[in-house]
Amino acid sequence: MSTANIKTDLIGRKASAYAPASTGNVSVGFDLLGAALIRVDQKPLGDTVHVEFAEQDQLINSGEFAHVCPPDKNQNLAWIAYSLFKNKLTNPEQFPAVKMELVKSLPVGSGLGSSACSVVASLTALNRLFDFPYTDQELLVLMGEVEAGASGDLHYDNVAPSYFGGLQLMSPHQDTPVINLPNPDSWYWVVAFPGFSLPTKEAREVLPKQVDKSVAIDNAQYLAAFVAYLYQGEQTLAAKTIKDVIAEPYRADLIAGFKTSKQYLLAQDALAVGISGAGPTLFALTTDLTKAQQYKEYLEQNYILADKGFVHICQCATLGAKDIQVG
Ligand SMILES: Nc1ncnc2c1ncn2[C@@H]1O[C@H](COP(=O)(O)OP(=O)(O)O)[C@@H](O)[C@H]1O
Ligand SMILES: N[C@@H](CCOP(=O)(O)O)C(=O)O
Repeated sequence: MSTANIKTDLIGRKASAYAPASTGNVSVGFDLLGAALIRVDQKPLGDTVHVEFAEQDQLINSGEFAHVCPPDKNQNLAWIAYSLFKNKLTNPEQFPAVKMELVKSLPVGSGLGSSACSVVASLTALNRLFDFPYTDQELLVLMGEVEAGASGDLHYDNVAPSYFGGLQLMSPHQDTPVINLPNPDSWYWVVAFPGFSLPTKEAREVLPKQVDKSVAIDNAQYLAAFVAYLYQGEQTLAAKTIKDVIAEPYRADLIAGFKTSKQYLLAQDALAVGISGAGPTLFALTTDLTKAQQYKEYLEQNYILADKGFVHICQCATLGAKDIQVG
């Protein structure tokens, strides 16, 4: 069959993917640790992408946060991901154009891995549409590349959990790039987005280029102890070991109300309170659902500064985009 006929036959084929929000760093593993999130009320917290082979390329933005997406499709990370995906194929000429719909449900610059959500959902949907030309590992590398374009640096702590689900630690070995840590399933993550944006790029620029030896030692100790406690099944101790010595000292002042809320929540027995990703979302951990609801009410009244702000009670999602089927 000719290439033209193959292309015509493909028109109308569809695929979709949903990528969950994620919290990067989890305070204790700057750029190395991230968790996929699922709301306890089971409502979506992430982006969905629908793709279809079509006569002409097209990107449609829909959803609650469509208005914050760049109007030019070539500036939209979902479309940038598609361009990279197609350019790296060995046989791009054999495929028709693509119509893509991005259902943008996460605010941009939120600290909930919004850019990663769009990238992961689009690349996962495209891999399904094109019949899996890329392995998980190749896809992860593409995701990292697009995410780095948005944030200024290569970091996998949002794309990896959003794609694989769970609590993912980045491995130094390229052939096994992620380690799926035991899911701290007793934890409730209360995540509060105040309604204003803090671009990741900006929040990275305030960080020092180098750290003192004592900071490097503290960071290694907290992260190593955290991981060890998780493997020992000591989830409460692991949560109490969460401390950010790398980014929070420099970012806390960029986020109105963060320090006051953190102090209050710790006094109310939160196991840990930190900045989700680069902020401004705050997360608080507890194993007690009643307390999680109390923290939610407090944050709704004291941390939310704008209309589009929200507070959700979440858990670490077992599944990521790779295994979540849409529709
Ligand atoms: N589909 C998209 N989703 C999120 N951000 C996007 C998208 N397309 C382009 N962008 C741009 O990428 C940047 C992402 O900002 P960033 O602070 O990294 O977001 P987040 O922390 O929420 O992931 C913003 O400048 C935003 O305008
Ligand atoms: N490790 C990154 C995480 C950024 O997460 P985001 O959700 O704010 O994009 C960092 O801390 O810069």
